[in-house]
Amino acid sequence: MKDGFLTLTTRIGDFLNVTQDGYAIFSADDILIGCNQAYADLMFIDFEQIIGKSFNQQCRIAFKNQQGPKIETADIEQWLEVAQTKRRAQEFRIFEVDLVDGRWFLMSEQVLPSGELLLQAKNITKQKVVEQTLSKNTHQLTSLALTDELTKIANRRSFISNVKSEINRYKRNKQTFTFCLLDIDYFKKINDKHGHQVGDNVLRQLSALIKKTLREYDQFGRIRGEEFGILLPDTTALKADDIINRLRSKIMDTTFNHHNNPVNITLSIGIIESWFGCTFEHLYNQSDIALYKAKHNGRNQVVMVAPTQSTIETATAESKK
Ligand SMILES: Nc1nc2c(ncn2[C@@H]2O[C@H](COP(=O)(O)OP(=O)(O)OP(=O)(O)O)[C@@H](O)[C@H]2O)c(=O)[nH]1
Repeated sequence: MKDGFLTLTTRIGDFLNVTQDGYAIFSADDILIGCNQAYADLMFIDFEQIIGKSFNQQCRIAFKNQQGPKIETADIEQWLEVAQTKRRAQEFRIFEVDLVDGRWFLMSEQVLPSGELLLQAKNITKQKVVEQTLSKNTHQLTSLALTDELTKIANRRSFISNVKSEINRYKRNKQTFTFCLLDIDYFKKINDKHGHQVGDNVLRQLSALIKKTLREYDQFGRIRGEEFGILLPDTTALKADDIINRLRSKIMDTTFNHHNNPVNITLSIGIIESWFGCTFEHLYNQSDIALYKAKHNGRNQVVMVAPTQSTIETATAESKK
């Protein structure tokens, strides 16, 4: 048993010489009394010089030389004060540290009954790179799943989900919003006359213009083809009528596509104010009725509808279920 233990400690000694992980032991008054080469390397201090230096001294060197652990502060003494409040506050703690050269270490500190502190710095750079790549990919995938490929605005799924969130908010705080359904007039003619590519340019530029014109918290998305939805939070239909009419005029006065092949468009728009119990389907169907009227009345106009009494009653009854 004793021989086995001896073998282990000798082997650990060999291991400490070759591992990429840093090991260090600090005295009760925080002076480094022993470490391996990997620890000295991660602190960017010569092995011969690091023994005998306190934790604070090592951090000051790292900060001054901008090497070793990344210390982002304007005031190193203040930073050390904060660091010291955490050091030895628990018997065992674990935390991540990134180095100026891009490496990452998982630090574990064990305070021994003598007050000495044993530190292990595990090199986790590879795991961190995988983690960061995964998180970046997940972010890109999520954004792809929610974005319309052509126009780069919210796609149908994402827009509907945003509208549903707004409906839930309305249920809680009763702040009226207005839902608007927009459709480009005679878009088929634009495609037929100028080609599909030009049609695509118009859709892209129109989306960018509307997005730029709306407030940051308004919801905007492409529902299908040349049909778009806008939700104006905290806005009555009367106020929305004014906002959307200004938007309609702006678009009517804008020349889309490039200069040697200019395209002008108009929009027909149906708008409807929220009511208690309304769902996305209600809002869409009612604003579609308004949009149909706008088309029927000659296009390039905004038509506002109020929900029918029966729609309100059905919605109220359904929301009480
Ligand atoms: N370029 C392009 N065209 C599209 C896209 N999505 C739908 N469209 C076209 O949009 C046109 C819609 O035509 P219609 O539904 O007849 O409507 P409209 O010509 O706009 O006429 P009204 O809506 O009645 O004013 C069709 O020609 C579709 O091919 C797209 O992503 N790019």
